[in-house]
Amino acid sequence: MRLFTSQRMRQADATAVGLGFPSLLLMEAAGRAVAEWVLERFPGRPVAVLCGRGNNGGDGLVAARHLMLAGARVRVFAAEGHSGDAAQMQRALQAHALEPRPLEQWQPQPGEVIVDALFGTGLNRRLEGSWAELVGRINASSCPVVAVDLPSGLPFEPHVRAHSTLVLAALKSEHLFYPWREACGRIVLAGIGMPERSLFQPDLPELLTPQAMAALLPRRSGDAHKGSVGRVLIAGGYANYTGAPALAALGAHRAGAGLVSVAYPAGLELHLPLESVRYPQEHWSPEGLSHVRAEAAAVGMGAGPQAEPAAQAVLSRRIPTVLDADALQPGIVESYARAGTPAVITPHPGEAARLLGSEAASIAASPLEAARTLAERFAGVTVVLKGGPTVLARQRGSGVELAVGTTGNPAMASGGMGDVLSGVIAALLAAGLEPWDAARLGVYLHGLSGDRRGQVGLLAHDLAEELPQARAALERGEVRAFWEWR
Ligand SMILES: NC(=O)C1=CN([C@@H]2O[C@H](COP(=O)(O)OP(=O)(O)OC[C@H]3O[C@@H](n4cnc5c(N)ncnc54)[C@H](O)[C@@H]3O)[C@@H](O)[C@H]2O)[C@@H](O)CC1
Ligand SMILES: Nc1ncnc2c1ncn2[C@@H]1O[C@H](COP(=O)(O)OP(=O)(O)O)[C@@H](O)[C@H]1O
Ligand SMILES: [K+]
Repeated sequence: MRLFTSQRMRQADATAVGLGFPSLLLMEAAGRAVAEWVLERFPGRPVAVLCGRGNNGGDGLVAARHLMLAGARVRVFAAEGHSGDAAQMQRALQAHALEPRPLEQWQPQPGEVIVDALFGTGLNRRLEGSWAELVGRINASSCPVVAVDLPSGLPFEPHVRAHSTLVLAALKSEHLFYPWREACGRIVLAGIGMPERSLFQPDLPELLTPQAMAALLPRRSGDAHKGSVGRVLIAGGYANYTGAPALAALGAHRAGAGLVSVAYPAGLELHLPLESVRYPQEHWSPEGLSHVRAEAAAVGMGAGPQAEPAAQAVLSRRIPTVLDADALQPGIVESYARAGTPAVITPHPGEAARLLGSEAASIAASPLEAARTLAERFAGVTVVLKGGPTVLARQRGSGVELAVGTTGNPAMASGGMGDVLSGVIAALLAAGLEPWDAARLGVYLHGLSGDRRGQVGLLAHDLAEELPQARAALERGEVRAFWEWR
């Protein structure tokens, strides 16, 4: 499943029409889905449908007809000047003797549900004047708003704040990224019968779905033993930073590693899980790690100034490695890329800014572009740009492949969460997954565990404790995406 932009959705629409699919059928299906959602969610409530002059407004006119046919009390207010499909839908409505009134005449009525069909993917600049004023009045009314496709005004200010958004054909960036996502409310995705071929745009970012992620779970055979399911080396820790490698070790254990070994500066007091094996290092060196049995590693958590020697010592093992925290320095990442050792980097926006020599705020504002730039800059390395949502990237052929996480929540904004993620991804690498699969599944499971324990006050080790149940639920097919299907 792919994440669209407004522009790419219009392209898909045009492709569908090019394939001979009548656009009027799409509008009919869209409006009908809106009406069905309103009837299901707000049974018996009167409805005001507010229609713009484009195709989003056309969807609203269809919704009004189906609401009326289902016996709902409907008032329709529409902008002047419909053309094309929307004009035909206006005539269809008028044939049922329902005449739209001028949009300016709309006044909110208590108890009424508002269908926001003012603007969708066709908006190309911020709303001003009477449009902005109308949006302000919608938001000030205490009426619940069902937005068609997008809350009108997004991705600019001002915009409608919706109770729910009935998304047409595919999710768009506004439905996933903040701050826009908060305006969408509940997200309900309606298929509307768009031909699959028009939606096939593999260069768009992949959305991580429960079905796709469940298929990646490493299977464990009946004769499995601790040496056959993946052994992990964690390398980190320095001075006061003793929690970070311990949390990474916990993440690896809880993600199913058969054995977890932790290498750290000798003299540090680490509170490791009882099950971890300790490898205190007098000086970081390849020899110091040569006896550790591991198929994958995670380096850098709490390593401070020792990240560089720790990363170089681990690099001598030539095993797939997660580079996190203090190991996220351009020189270290380049040395892994040059050596051709499979590497996954897991920066948050601050660490990504250090890698790119830019600002954390600009990275957080454009995570897809930043992840792409990281994948281009460190060719061959898998990028996990953490955030809400997390964006993944890797170079593939002459382009960059992107993916966007669909799990995780703001309760995860607390120290140590990223350390757990490093351990999870390392465990999946050790189990034999390719870096791209280990990174996507690791991000998904980590966020899913956070969602299943989603209250503020969540600790990183609480999240780690949830990993086995989250994994089992995913395996049993019990996990639902954050959007609902219709
Ligand atoms: N697969 C699809 O893409 C489908 C799309 N449909 C609907 O079509 C919508 C897109 O329709 P349109 O492309 O007609 O676009 P919209 O209906 O979103 O709006 C376009 C209209 O708004 C005007 N406009 C743009 N920015 C403005 C601004 N800042 N202030 C005032 N006016 C502004 C444009 O000149 C145009 O008249 C989708 O969001 C969806 O609701 C559905 O009908 C069915 C299928
Ligand atoms: N608002 C949020 N929504 C979704 N996930 C979040 C949010 N805030 C934090 N996270 C997740 O929590 C983790 C935080 O990692 P990081 O900042 O590296 O923490 P630390 O360095 O303390 O271990 C990341 O996986 C990130 O995606
Ligand atoms: K809308």
